[in-house]
Amino acid sequence: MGGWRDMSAEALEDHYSPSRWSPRLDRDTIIDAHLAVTAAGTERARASGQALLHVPYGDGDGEKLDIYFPTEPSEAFPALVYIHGGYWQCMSKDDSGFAAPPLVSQGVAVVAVDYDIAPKGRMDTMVLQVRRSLAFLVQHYPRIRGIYLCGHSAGAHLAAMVLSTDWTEFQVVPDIKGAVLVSGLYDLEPILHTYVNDALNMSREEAQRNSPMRLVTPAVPPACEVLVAVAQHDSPEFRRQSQEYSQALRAAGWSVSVLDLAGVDHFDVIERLSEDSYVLTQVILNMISRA
Ligand SMILES: N[C@@H](CC(=O)c1ccccc1NC=O)C(=O)O
Repeated sequence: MGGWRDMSAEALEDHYSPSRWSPRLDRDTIIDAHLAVTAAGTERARASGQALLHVPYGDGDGEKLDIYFPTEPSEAFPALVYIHGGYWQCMSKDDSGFAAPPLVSQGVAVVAVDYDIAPKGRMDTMVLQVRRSLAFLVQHYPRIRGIYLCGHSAGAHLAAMVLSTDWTEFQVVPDIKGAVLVSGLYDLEPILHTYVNDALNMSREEAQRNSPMRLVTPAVPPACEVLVAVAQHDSPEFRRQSQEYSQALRAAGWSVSVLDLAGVDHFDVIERLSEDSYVLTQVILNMISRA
């Protein structure tokens, strides 16, 4: 799967370091800036609306989620479940509410999910936790009608793993109507050979069984709609992964659109979800209102 096997170790490291590809900020400041912007946006969202914070969805310390309710909640409302990025080793739900304001004002709840990042959490655990958080929402919040997944980077990977879930092992089948996968990774094998795996410590088997690219199942109607979004200034490897995953889903009968977002990099592609007028915000609202 892909020409990454022919790359030098240095090139592979480069391609899997999103901070090196932005024309906007240099690599030493862009991640701190991202953490600052997402944390401040989350604080704003918590201060301006009705939020239920730190709701446990399991027994583990890290198994908590935040719910941002619609400003004018109706009897039943859709929810967007946001899964944060950070290469499975940084960030949390406390930086993950920034997308709420433009959505809650349009009647959509936003749920920000925590999972045990590495080194505490292993890849199998993180995937299971995110799946269980969805089952929890269905069981405890019957007013939620229709779930939309949204993940950024490593979070898009986890969202894609949710799409491949066999729900017979859970008590419920969540009604996932759509998924918005932003600048994600869908084949974990290349990162085994980079610094990213230092904290994850995945074996090849672990990487393979957690690679959505290898788990594409035939679409089952009513198929959920998948939007695969990528930033203009994502690395060629990130862009290739999005392209190949969307092609694989489409070949299996899924309803997939690809959105190549101009003028943004790996970080502001998601930060700008805090803006009502950003194209991706509008596309998400559109997807939800069509269903
Ligand atoms: N060391 C990485 C960090 C990174 O990829 C990242 C940082 C914060 C939020 C998301 C990220 N990417 C994927 O999850 C880099 O070079 O950009």
